[in-house]
Amino acid sequence: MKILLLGYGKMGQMIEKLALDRNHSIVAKINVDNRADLGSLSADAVDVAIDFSQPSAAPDNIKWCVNHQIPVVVGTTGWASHKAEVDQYCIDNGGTYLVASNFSIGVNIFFKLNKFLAKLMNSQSDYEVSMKEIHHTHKLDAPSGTAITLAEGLMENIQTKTKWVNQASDKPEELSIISERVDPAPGTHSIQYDSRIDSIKITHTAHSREGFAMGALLVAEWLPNQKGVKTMEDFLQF
Ligand SMILES: NC(=O)C1=CN([C@@H]2O[C@H](COP(=O)(O)OP(=O)(O)OC[C@H]3O[C@@H](n4cnc5c(N)ncnc54)[C@H](OP(=O)(O)O)[C@@H]3O)[C@@H](O)[C@H]2O)C=CC1
Ligand SMILES: O=C(O)C1=N[C@H](C(=O)O)C[C@H](O)C1
Repeated sequence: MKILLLGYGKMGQMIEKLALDRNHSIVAKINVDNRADLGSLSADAVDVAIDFSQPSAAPDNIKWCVNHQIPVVVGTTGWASHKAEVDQYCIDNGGTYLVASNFSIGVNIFFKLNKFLAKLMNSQSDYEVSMKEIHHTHKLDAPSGTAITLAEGLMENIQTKTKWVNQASDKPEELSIISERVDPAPGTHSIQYDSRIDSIKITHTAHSREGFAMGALLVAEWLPNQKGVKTMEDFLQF
């Protein structure tokens, strides 16, 4: 497959390595300083694009791909307020894209586990729930996209929690998400239920970025045969 990399930082570079190992080719690597190169790129030369750039860049990168009928896999987090508009743009213009806050298979299993545990805990009023995410100090957004997905999955199942806040909170309706920035943490997410008697805690710890990169690449191999706005649930089928 001929892959266009939008964003060639930590993730873009790891995806390139795994893609070459799987006999794909990289058509171009776009960063801030060579964005103009997109103008000379023939859309026919690209099978799929993969965007791991930055929050302010992702919406325009997706629209560029839609305009050129290039399916695009998007890992960039921190642009949720534009998602509805970008989805509509993709639908209106016959494009194809899939965005996920986390492409690792382990985290996608963890998303399911979180919802299952939250369902069980919904009727257990003695427990107070909170979340914590730990990432490297270069991360631009807080809380992490993964923490927001976890919070949404939790709030679907725990009736008392109606909004998340990125700080400690003792308001019963607020879900507290604490963000810590420590190098070189690739990404750790915990959900903890505390009562006077005991605590229950589930944690996912990424040991490197490889799981994120491999997941995005597998989606990139699948996406060109799809149409419209797709999700990880469509891809994973579990
Ligand atoms: N969904 C998932 O599974 C994962 C998501 N992420 C997310 O992916 C994103 C990137 O992470 P990471 O690789 O660690 O970050 P880096 O900062 O290492 O890399 C981002 C790259 O994007 C480039 N960039 C910035 N603006 C643009 C633009 N307008 N067009 C093209 N490229 C641009 C930067 O270029 P320059 O160097 O010139 O500034 C930089 O090289 C983040 O939002 C992060 O949260 C990360 C890991 C997993
Ligand atoms: O910026 C990162 O590094 C990561 N970002 C994603 C997020 O915001 O959840 C996924 C992963 O945790 C690493």
